[in-house]
Amino acid sequence: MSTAVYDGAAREKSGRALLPVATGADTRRQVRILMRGRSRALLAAVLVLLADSVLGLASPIAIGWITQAIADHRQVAALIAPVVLLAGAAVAGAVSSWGSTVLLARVVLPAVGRLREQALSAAVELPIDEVEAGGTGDLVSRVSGDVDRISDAAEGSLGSFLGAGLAILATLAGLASLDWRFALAGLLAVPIQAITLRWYLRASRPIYAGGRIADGRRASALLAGFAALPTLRALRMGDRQRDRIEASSEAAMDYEFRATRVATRFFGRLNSAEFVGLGAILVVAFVLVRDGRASIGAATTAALFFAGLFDPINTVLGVFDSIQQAGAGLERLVGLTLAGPDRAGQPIAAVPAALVKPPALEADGLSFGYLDGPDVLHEVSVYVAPGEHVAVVGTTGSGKSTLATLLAGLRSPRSGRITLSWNGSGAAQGSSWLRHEVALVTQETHVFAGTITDNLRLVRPDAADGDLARALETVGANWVAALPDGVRTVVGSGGTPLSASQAQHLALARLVLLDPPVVVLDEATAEAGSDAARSLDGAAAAVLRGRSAVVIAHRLSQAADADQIIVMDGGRILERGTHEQLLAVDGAYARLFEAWSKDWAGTRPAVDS
Ligand SMILES: Nc1ncnc2c1ncn2[C@@H]1O[C@H](COP(=O)(O)OP(=O)(O)OP(=O)(O)O)[C@@H](O)[C@H]1O
Repeated sequence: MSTAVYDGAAREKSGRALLPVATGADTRRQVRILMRGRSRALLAAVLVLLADSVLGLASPIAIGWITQAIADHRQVAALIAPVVLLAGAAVAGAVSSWGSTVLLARVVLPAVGRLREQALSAAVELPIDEVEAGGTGDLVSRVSGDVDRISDAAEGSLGSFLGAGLAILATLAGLASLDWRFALAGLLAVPIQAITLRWYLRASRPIYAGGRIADGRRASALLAGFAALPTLRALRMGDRQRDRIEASSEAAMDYEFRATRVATRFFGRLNSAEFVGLGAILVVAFVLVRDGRASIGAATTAALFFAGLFDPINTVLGVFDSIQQAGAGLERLVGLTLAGPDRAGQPIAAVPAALVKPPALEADGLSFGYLDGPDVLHEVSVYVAPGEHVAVVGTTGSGKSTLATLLAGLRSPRSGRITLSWNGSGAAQGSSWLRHEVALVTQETHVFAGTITDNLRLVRPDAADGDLARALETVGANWVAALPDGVRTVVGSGGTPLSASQAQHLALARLVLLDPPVVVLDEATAEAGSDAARSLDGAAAAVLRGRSAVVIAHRLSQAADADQIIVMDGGRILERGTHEQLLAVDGAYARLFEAWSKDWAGTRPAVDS
């Protein structure tokens, strides 16, 4: 027998509170993967950038020629060559810088696009409890702010960095070709620049990393404030939340101030390096010209070469700023793709499609609590045989919905394990596998803005019209035909409003199209005894046929026909058995059933109200 295991103990051991940040090695590996197949285009871009840098040397050379011509009292005709050189270099420079921008964009933009997609799909795949523990704001700041920083750096700084680096090399080669002593004098600036850069990197790195985390906290505080606005207002707790937001904003701003202070000192120190280098070049030029070992024209060109280095050096060192920020963002984004306790545990073999039989689902000794709170599930064990339907009943707060999210792989147990097993071949591990095999329909069904067809095709974009019609028919959604434009009616925000049970019908029809082998149903939209409840019960029965299923039975009508009923109370299982067995035992279930039977004949709606 083959199995897919989700081990909650692994999460316990990791003890992680925030969404993880990838190591440098993981990040570099990811960048290599993103750039795969683009090395030729990158090389072409670098070559064009090199040509651009060499062309940048033309003006100091031309000005040196002109100076020399003036010093030698030559005719005006001597200016023709430098002017032609200047004009030619200007035209060629414009073409090469256009070419390098286009080529780099072709290499970098698709890679950044893929990174953005990966980050978004990783975010969607994250188990809910990972997101809650890390803070929704942290997640939002990663998929928005960090992605933007990386895009900006990749689209702007990378080209500047490469171009400026090549310009520096070309200029140093130009200085050496005039006289090696010029190059040597220019290199005097290098130790000061190197020490400055080292200091800057050490000082700014923790500031940028801390700044990104502070940004995430600020976003979390804001989102929490918005989400809880009605409650905060009702309890007059607005001031306290505002103080919290202010404190997190001040922390984020403090990082920004510190980053600005460090950057200002950095550029100040770079100025002193320029002063030392240019001073040395002028002294060398004076000595060489005085001794007749260099011409005035060459000395002018050398001084202009060096002055021309200021910009590219400042660019190279300055874009470390944005490259560092992008680096910190990249580590956080790649960290996102590594989040979840089981990311390393990929499926070791796909389950063959030929295995028509749904898997068994076994939860063994599950304990779970929200964030740092106490356990709300205690040692819960459930076994769903292939194709069997298990109903979970219990009072409000007994842990039914929590159990549902665990079984669907959306949350991770603190301890215990969930196993999917097939009696044929095929094996896999991890909560991502649970999320892949188990579909959860919750009480919060979202109707997306668009037509009924759009809403259904979300799960199977290639589904034919006939498939959609069959799915709607299976769940008995006859009301769709009565809509003004049938399946083409626009629903959701701004469209025709749907009732809660109609939205639930849509969710069930989506489930038919998705065709998952295991279903966890946790919906409580319809009042027991109502037509809507009967219709939804019928729809659920049709959808669950042929699948292993756990039904969180908010109405006992959902439980009576189940193969097995589990009764929960206070996060523990009190009783289990069939409807008849549990009635015969005359325990908690019998009491619930009796109360419920009376209730729905009267006014109270559901078993857990
Ligand atoms: N997001 C949450 N954060 C913290 N505690 C929670 C959260 N959701 C549920 N709980 C707590 O967990 C326990 C189990 O709640 P759960 O919603 O699973 O019960 P339930 O049986 O499904 O209740 P209902 O029938 O009302 O949906 C309760 O004590 C509840 O207060």
